[in-house]
Amino acid sequence: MLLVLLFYICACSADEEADYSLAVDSLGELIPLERYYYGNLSAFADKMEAKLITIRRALSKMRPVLEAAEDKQERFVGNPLHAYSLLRHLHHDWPNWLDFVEEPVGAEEIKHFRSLELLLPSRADIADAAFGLEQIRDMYGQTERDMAIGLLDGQQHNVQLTAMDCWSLGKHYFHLKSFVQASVWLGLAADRYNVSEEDIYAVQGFHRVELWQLQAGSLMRQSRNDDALAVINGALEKLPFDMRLLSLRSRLENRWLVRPRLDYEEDSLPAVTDVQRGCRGEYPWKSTLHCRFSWRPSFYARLKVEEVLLDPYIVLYHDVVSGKEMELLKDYGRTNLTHDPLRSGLSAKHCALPESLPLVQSLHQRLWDMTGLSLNGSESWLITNYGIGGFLGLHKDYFDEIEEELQGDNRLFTIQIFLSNVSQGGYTVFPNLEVAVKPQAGTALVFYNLLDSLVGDTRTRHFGCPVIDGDKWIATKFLSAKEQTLRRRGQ
Ligand SMILES: O=C(O)CCC(=O)C(=O)O
Ligand SMILES: [Fe+2]
Repeated sequence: MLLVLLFYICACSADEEADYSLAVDSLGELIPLERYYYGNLSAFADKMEAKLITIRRALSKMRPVLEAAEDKQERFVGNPLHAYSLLRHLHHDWPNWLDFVEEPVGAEEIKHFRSLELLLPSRADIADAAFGLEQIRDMYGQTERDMAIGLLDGQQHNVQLTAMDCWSLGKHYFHLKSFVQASVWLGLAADRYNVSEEDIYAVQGFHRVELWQLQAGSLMRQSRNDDALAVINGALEKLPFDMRLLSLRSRLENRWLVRPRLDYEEDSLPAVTDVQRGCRGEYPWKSTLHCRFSWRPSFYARLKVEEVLLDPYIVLYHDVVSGKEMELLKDYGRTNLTHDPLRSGLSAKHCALPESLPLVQSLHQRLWDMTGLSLNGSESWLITNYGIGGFLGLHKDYFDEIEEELQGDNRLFTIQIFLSNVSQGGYTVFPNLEVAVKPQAGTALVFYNLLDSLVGDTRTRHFGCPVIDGDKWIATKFLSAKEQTLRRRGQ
């Protein structure tokens, strides 16, 4: 494992930022990293412990001499054997003990810690992850408190956010000047703060007084002076002589006198939008499931087809790819995924599949046999893996007039194959049509993007809902309008 990690290190240049949060596949790399760091700290602790044991044992051997000499020093050193032994010990042993004490413990482990520092998640990762949590919160109508106790969209997960997690989120929003969110997260951090863990918090840069200061600061910036004062007064009950708290209280009291309190209003919950209803699975499900034979007599497969809507045409083909094929497609993704910052509204990583892969060719043939759609000559398949709260904002797949002119073509159909099940969230939602499709491994979602006039059908605008829990992979292909007409003619 170390070798693999070292390989990564060599592959990274110093100015490259680690980016983990945008794909669950990348997040998986954090586990071996954590295991490596844990093992290293534990080896360091073993060495420190061994050193401490040696020191304690030596102390217990030295103690009897001092006890024996207690109150009778001259008598003690009057004995030549005691005297020789004491002389020798002071002359010879103590300089060696000094060397031993000064010798750094776990130098090797410290070197290892430093050598993998480049692989640690960056500040941008933390910001992306916070953004992902925010997407889940907004889309599924969560409160921060729900999230902190592991309640996501009505489902209780066996995980809680710690005081340090809430503190980190609070600081993040404070720096973004989102003071309402900051004060909520900081309040949660204060509730979870555990005094018996203070020594560990201190190493990790988390200090109670700073928490109270920031919490009061974020409340003051919302003109919630009385709440800020309550935080500081509560803090002073615990640490009555802390100068930072005392000075903050006097500043707050002065401010209170000169600036009247603006009445703080609880944030009213925003209206639930159509997209939110879709993502939460609140649309009625309307589809008809048929089993039918392929349109091509030479292809005898029985197809499981679920017609979701006739106008515009939206249809699901189930069991289009096998488990093994899905793994092959994801394996290709695993080594090639990147984040494209230019694709706005996408918090995920993706990569294009080369058309030359044998699997791609057989997939094209199969989909042609099943649907009568020609997949060659279109844009490449895109493999996408979403990350924390990963989503794709409301968009259309077709080109509008100007784009179409530039491309000389349009995207007649979209084929989106789900390569994984998702435990919670991650639906594909068409809000204008009240259609929400739950990811189902092996199912292809196929929809028609254009009107009969070959102009884009605005009703097909869709949204990839934030993933709440799980690993969402899809393969997407946009089918060229030109190619369909050519292929049909020469069928
Ligand atoms: O992930 C999804 O559900 C939507 C993806 C999509 O619409 C796209 O890739 O164009
Ligand atoms: Fe799309």
